[in-house]
Amino acid sequence: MQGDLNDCFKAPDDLLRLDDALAMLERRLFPVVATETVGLTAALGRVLAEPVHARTGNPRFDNAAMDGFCLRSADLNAAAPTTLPITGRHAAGQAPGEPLAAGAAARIFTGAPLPPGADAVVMQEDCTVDGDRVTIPPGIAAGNFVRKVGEDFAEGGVVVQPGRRLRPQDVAMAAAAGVAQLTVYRRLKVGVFGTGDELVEPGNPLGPAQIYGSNRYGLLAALATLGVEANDLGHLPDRRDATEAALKAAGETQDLIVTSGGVSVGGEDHVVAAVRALGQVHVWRMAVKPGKPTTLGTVGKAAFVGLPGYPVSTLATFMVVARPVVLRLSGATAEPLFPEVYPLPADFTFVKKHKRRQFVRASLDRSGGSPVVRLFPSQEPHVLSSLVQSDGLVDLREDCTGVLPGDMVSFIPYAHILPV
Ligand SMILES: Nc1nc2c(c(=O)[nH]1)N[C@H]1C(S)=C(S)[C@@H](COP(=O)(O)OP(=O)(O)OC[C@H]3O[C@@H](n4cnc5c(N)ncnc54)[C@H](O)[C@@H]3O)O[C@H]1N2
Ligand code: MOO
Repeated sequence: MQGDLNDCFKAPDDLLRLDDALAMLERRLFPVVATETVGLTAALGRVLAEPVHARTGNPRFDNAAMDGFCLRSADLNAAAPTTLPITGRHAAGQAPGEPLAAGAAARIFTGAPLPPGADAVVMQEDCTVDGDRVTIPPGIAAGNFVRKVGEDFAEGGVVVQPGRRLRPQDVAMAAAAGVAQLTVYRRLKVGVFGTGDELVEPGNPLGPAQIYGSNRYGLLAALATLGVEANDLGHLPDRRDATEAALKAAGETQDLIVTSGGVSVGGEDHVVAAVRALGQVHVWRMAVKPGKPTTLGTVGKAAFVGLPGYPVSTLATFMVVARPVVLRLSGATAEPLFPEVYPLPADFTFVKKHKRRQFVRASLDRSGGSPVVRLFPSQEPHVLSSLVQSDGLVDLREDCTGVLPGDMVSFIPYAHILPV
C-alpha cells in the first residue's frame, strides 16, 4: 500500500492539472441530449433547455401586504390621527370594484387588490375601529404596506434561465409565472461499471481474497443526485476481451460511461487499453490526489470517464472530475463546474507534496464557537470511513506544501458537491 502511495507522491510535471482539465471540459463539452417537455411536478432536478417567460407579472396588481384598512394617503392629517368612514370590504380573490371614495377608508385583507384611488394600507393592529369609522394614526405615507405591481417580475420577462438544474424555487417561479410546461433536456444516460475479479455483490458470500464491490453503488447514488438516468451495467472482469466487449456495447446505448478501477498501470488494468481500442483517450493521469489515474475519453458515441478504483478515490474524483462532465453533457451551464469553496481556519497540521492538487477529508468542529476544520485521521484512499465520518473536502492547491493550525483552508461541504 505505502509503495503505491509513494508513487502517487512523485507528482511528475506532465500530469494534467485539474484546473486545466476543467477548462478543457468547459470549452469542449456541450449538451448531448435532445429536449422534452415536462410538467411542473416532474421538473425538479431537470435541466432547463429553454427560458421560462412570465405569462403575467408579479405582483399582478397593487395589493395589500397586511390585513387592515386601505385609504388615500392625501386624506390623512400629517401630525394627528384621522378618522374616516369605512365604506367597503376587499378580500383576496375579489375584483377591486368601484374606486375608493375620497375621504373614506375600506376594510382590506392581505393579497386583495387595492381599489382604484387607494394608495396605502394600515395594519389593523395600528387602527382603532368604532362602529363604521376607523381612526388611523399619523405618519402613514403613500405606498405603506402596498405590494406594487411588477415589483418581483414583469410580464414577458425571463424568470428562469436555461442551463439551470431546476431547484424547488425555480419550479415555484415557473408556476408563479403561469407556465405549466417546461422544456428540459432529456436525462443523460450514464452507464456505470465496476471492475475487478475480486469484487462480489453485497449480500453474497465471499470467497478467499474477494471483497464486496462498493464503487458502483456509490457512483449510481452520486449520479442519482444529478438527475441523470444512471444505468447499472455490472462488473467488468479483469479480462481485456470482456472489458472491450462490454464497453463497446455501452458506447452504443449510453451518453456517458463511468467506470471505477482498472485504470492504473497494473497488469490487470485493462480499461484504458480497451478505451484506446474503441475510441480515444484524451486524458490519462492527472495531478490530483486522490485521482492520479483518472481517465477521460470517448467510447463509440459515448463520453468516457474512468475513475480510480480505491473507494475514496472513486467518489472524490467523481466529485471533482466526473460531476463536471455530467453537468456539461446534461446542459447544466448555470452552475460552475467546481463548487464554491469556503475559507475556514485549519485545526490540523498536514504535509503536502508540491505540484499535486490534493483533496483531504475533514469535518467542521464548532465546539469552540466558530467553526474550525479538523482533518480525518486517515487520508488513505481505501479508508471509506474518511468520507462517511467527515463533512467535506479541503482543497489544497498545487502550490501548497503544507498546512499549519490557524492557516485558512478552502473547505467544500459534501452538501454542495455531493448533495442527497
Ligand atoms: N505501480 C503503481 N501502482 C499504482 C499506482 C501507480 O501509479 N503505480 N497508482 C495507485 C493509485 S494512486 C490508485 S488510485 C490505484 C488505482 O488503480 P485502479 O484504478 O486501477 O484501481 P484497481 O487496481 O482496480 O483498484 C484499486 C483498489 O480498489 C479496490 N476496488 C476497486 N474497485 C472496487 C469496488 N468497486 N469496490 C470496492 N473496492 C474496489 C481494489 O480491490 C483495489 O484494492 O492504483 C494504485 N496502484
Ligand atoms: O491516490 Mo490514487 O491517485 O488514490 O487515486
